[in-house]
Amino acid sequence: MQPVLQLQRVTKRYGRTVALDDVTLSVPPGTVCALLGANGAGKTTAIRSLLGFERPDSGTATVMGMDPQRQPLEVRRRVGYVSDKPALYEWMTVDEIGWFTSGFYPTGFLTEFARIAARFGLEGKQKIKALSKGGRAKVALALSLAHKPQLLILDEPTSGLDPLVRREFLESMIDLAAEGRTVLLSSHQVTEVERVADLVAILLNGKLVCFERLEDLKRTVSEVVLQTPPGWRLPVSMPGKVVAHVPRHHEQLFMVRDLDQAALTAMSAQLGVPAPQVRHPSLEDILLAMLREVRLGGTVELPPDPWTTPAVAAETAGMHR
Ligand SMILES: Nc1ncnc2c1ncn2[C@@H]1O[C@H](COP(=O)(O)OP(=O)(O)OP(=O)(O)O)[C@@H](O)[C@H]1O
Repeated sequence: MQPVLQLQRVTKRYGRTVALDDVTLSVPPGTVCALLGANGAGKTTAIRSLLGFERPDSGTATVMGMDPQRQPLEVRRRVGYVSDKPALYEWMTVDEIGWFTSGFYPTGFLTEFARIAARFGLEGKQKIKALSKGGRAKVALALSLAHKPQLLILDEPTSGLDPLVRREFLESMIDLAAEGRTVLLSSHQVTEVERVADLVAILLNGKLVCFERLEDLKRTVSEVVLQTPPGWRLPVSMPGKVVAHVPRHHEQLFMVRDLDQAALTAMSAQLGVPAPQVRHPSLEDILLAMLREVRLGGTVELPPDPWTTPAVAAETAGMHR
């Protein structure tokens, strides 16, 4: 099955800044993919490359098999997009902006826009300039959804929304995916995104360090906390693949993939340290450990990337529904 969006070895530089560094990912239909990373990690650049607003220095971006540089209008017609700073005509009312935008899309847009706006509690006669930040975010979302796009790309869509609307909005992403549509969601609200994402892509300093099914990531990664004496310097050879290692004053925190628990117990006995605490971390814990490791000058290892294999991508289409 053809991926809905694909980046193949995409590199984008702004002067000396490498915003995207050889990024490859491929998202199948019917999937909610979370795009995570620190400020400046390259999330918006990835999104803008997919929409044809940025031209990669090398590599290719594809949306539904189309090159957004060559077919920008066809791509944008099939994609709903909300930027992190949505631009709206301030002097229009909610109804007017719906009516105005409907002129760019086939019939049915206005009815769907009115339905979504009502669900978000927006009043048609209200002027955009009189709306709160959250109200504006709701208008931008309603506009992006009203043409029932096959792909919805959202850059920090929930900032400014109150907790209830945020929750309802994110849960509606699951419904969209169940209908076979695809959602690419860039966000810093990791805990909330964790509730809805099928796939997780993590960018660190422009590099894609993780791209896999969220449930696989959470199932295979363990957090290990080793109590160690202050000033501990000995290198520890974890029985498993270390994704991130964060030394603290009295302890060493490791995120380990495919941990061998028995070997860990034997190792701690050999080191003469108390039995380590082991648990399955949340997505936020994993992300924070990766960010801390990078801040400490370390590197985060790239886990296996099953998504470049077309057979696996096809097998996963419409999963978890
Ligand atoms: N037009 C531009 N000119 C120069 N540098 C840019 C430009 N756009 C992005 N950058 C730089 O590229 C890097 C990636 O930026 P990008 O906006 O893609 O990150 P991000 O992950 O979306 O960040 P945030 O979470 O803060 O929105 C940053 O270092 C940023 O300063």
